[in-house]
Amino acid sequence: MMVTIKGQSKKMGHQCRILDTWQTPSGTRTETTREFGFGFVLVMSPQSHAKKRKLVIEWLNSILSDLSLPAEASDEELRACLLDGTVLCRIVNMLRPNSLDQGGYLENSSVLQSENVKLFLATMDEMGIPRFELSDLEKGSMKTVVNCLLALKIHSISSIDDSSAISTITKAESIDGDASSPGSLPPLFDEEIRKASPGLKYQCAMHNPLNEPSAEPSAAVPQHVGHKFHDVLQLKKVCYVELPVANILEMLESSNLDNAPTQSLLNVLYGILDQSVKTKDDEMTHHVACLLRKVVQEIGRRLSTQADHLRNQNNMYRALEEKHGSRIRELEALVSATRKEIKNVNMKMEEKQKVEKQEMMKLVKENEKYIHEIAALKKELEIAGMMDKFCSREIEAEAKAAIAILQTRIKDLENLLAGSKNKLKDLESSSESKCQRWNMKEKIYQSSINFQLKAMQDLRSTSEAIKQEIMETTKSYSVELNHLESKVKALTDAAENYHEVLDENRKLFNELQDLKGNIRVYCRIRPFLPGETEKLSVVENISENRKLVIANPSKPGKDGKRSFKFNKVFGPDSTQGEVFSDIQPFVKSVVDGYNVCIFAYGQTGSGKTYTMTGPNGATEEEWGINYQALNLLFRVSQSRRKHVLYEVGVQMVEIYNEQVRDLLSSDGSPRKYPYFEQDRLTKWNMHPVISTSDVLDLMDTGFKNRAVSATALNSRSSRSHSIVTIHVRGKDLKTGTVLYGNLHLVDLAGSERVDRSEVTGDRLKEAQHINKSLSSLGDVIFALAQKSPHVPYRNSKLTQVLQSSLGTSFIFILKLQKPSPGGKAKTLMFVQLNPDATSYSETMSTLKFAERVSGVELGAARSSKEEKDARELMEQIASLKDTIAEKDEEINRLKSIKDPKPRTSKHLRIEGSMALRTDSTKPTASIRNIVYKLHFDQTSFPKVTMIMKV
Ligand SMILES: Nc1ncnc2c1ncn2[C@@H]1O[C@H](COP(=O)(O)OP(=O)(O)OP(=O)(O)O)[C@@H](O)[C@H]1O
Repeated sequence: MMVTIKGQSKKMGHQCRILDTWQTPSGTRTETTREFGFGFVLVMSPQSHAKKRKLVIEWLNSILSDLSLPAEASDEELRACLLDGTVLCRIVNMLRPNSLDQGGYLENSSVLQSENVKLFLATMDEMGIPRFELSDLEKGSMKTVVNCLLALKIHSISSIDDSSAISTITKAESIDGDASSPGSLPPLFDEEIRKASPGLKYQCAMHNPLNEPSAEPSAAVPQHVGHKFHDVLQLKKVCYVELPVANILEMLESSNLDNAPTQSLLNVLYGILDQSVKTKDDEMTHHVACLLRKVVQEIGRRLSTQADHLRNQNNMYRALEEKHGSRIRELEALVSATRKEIKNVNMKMEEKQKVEKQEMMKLVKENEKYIHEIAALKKELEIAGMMDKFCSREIEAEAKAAIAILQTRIKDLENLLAGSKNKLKDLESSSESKCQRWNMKEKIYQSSINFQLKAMQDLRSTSEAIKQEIMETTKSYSVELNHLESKVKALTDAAENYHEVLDENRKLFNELQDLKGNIRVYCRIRPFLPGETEKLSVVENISENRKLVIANPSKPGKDGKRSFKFNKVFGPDSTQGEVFSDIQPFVKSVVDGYNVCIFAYGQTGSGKTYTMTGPNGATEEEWGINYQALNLLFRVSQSRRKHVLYEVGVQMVEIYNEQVRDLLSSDGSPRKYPYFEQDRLTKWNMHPVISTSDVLDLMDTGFKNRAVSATALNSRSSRSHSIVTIHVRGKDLKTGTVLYGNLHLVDLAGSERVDRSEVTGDRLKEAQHINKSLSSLGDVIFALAQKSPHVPYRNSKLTQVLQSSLGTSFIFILKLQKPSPGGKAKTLMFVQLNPDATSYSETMSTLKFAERVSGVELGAARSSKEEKDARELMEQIASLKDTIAEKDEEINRLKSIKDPKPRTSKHLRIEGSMALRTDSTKPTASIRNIVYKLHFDQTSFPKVTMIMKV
């Protein structure tokens, strides 16, 4: 306990703050302060332990009369007195009668003495008094014990009357002998307290070691009235009503009440109230009332101070509780974590134990297995031992028998050995003779080997000679090869010349054509048809295939006969193939850039359509000129495809009643023909074709669109001119030259006279248009023949459309084309005749028209000199063709030398196919054949291939 002096009052007394420092059971050090008012305060020095012990002993002796401890007892004596805890428990029972049960402690029980002390200490804790530890009491320092008891003593006094504490302290000071401090109380102070508090026997007992009975206070009252107010407060039986006003004022004015003990104040309070009740005085004097109020205020103030103090303590305990609570939570968390860890460890341990247990079981099983095996082996061993014994006995017996046999055998062998020795001697003698024979044989073989070696040397020399020969042959072969190359070179030159020759050929051919005439007239007489019964023909004779004699059926004899001469006359038996073979050169010249016009003229039913197109559903042999010409063009263009790129286009129009209609348009409706712009002709609804089947399809369309109507003369009489135009554009891949040619194939409408066809109205109009256009055609041809400055092309649509093929106007079309050697277009007219006598007049009319056309050109051809020239040219062409054929053969021969390998199936196939085309009588075919062959063999003979490309 530490007491500090706070300050000094105005007149008397001091205020004292008592700082209690103690340790809680958990070891926390706690401090509390309490303020007391004192008349004077003594500060106790640290050396006063012995004095404190003395005070404590006195106090104990005073409250426990049977204790009788000597006042100067030592710490150990005090320890011995207190050690069993009985004294301590008795003190508590005295101070707090209900805190410990009567039987709550056991006197003189050495076993449970510590329990007594613990009870005491628990009570101290409850009371908030600084306690000591059990160990202190048992063997430690007694200071804490003495302090605790002293605090208990002070607490017991202060709880009843703080003045007791003052008294105790004062008394302690007086014991210390340190009474020199100002304000120290007089020695009778205790006595006065006892007198002022007669009702508090307990307090008196505490202060009176002799336990003196309390004095009667009533006798002392008059003596104390008028004394100091402090003394007054100590008296319970004061008559406050009778107190002088001066004294009450003094009490009110001064701060004495502040320093007065609470019990004194309560005494005053109770006294006033008792007296007021006893006296039954309704009116309390004002002064007494003021005093009462003052006292009540003071008591309230103190109560609030104590409440604050308790609140502070409470807060402090709460803070401590929270702090400990958080620590407890932490510890709990730690404990739970530790428990989990322990659990995991336990699980792992259990698993490990399981595994070990399983392994253990395995080992045990294995062990058992080994034990069994060992036992089995032992048994086997025993059996084997027994068997061994048995066997050894048998072996011994056998050995004995064997020894006996062997001994007899040895004897036999010895006999044999003797015989063998004799035989050996014989053998030695025979081997010597054999050895001699072998030596002789060896000599013979040696001589044979020598002979063979010599033969081998001869062979080597022979092989060398052969090698030499091969070398020489190779050399000669290379010389020959060089020779061959030079020959090939010559051939190459020849091939190049071939191109030139070909051009020349073309030129000559056209010149020949020119000489023959650019307008050629062929006459064809159709046979009688199956339905025609009257078999009287107007054709008298056809001679040299050129002359035709017509007989007038109504005029027999010479007068009725008239002869006509044409370029060719085809009788009724002539086939389509024969007719076409004669016009092939014309058609071919189209791919060389010429314009050709072939048309059929004749009366209705005379066979124009048959010649130009063929019969309905014609087979390939029955194909007319249209199809065959196109087929030929495709064949030629195909054969030249490596050198010339050809494009072929087809147009098909008809002229009906002087209107041009496109027969290949899908709707077949008439269209205006662009006759004023000739160069647009080629673009006008031209259909590109790449094969004969394309052409057939197109023509089918065209013929379906063609206007057909029945007349009295022919069930399939065409009343329009049909014109199939084939445009051919060829680009020479080597030179880039573009050649352009066209072929007009014209199937004219019937040329019969109007009066015979018995038509009227529209049919008459059609016939008139047809006659007019045919007449215009004749006029144009005649004008061309006369070299007239004006050619009447525009008189009809027919002549306008055919203008390009009939005369000089082709120049307009072939702007990019070099004029051909002939310089003109070529026209071929088929004059179709009906042999029936009934058609005589129409036949004559047709023939006269043809004669008119033919006569013009034939006049030019009739010159005998020109005919001679033509013959010469033909001979030249024939000799050139022969030369080319010879070259072909030479190339073939050279090739067979160069490439002696057996031909593959591919080669044979190609050759075979070529052979089909090859005609020995036609050198051109032979040349084409060679070109193909060389192309396929170019890997072995590339140079020739390159050269031979035309
Ligand atoms: N050389 C021929 N051989 C066999 N039959 C033929 C020959 N020429 C014509 N005919 C037949 O004669 C008939 C009439 O021929 P085609 O129709 O060709 O005459 P056309 O002159 O074209 O008549 P149109 O002017 O009315 O068209 C047809 O049945 C045809 O088959």
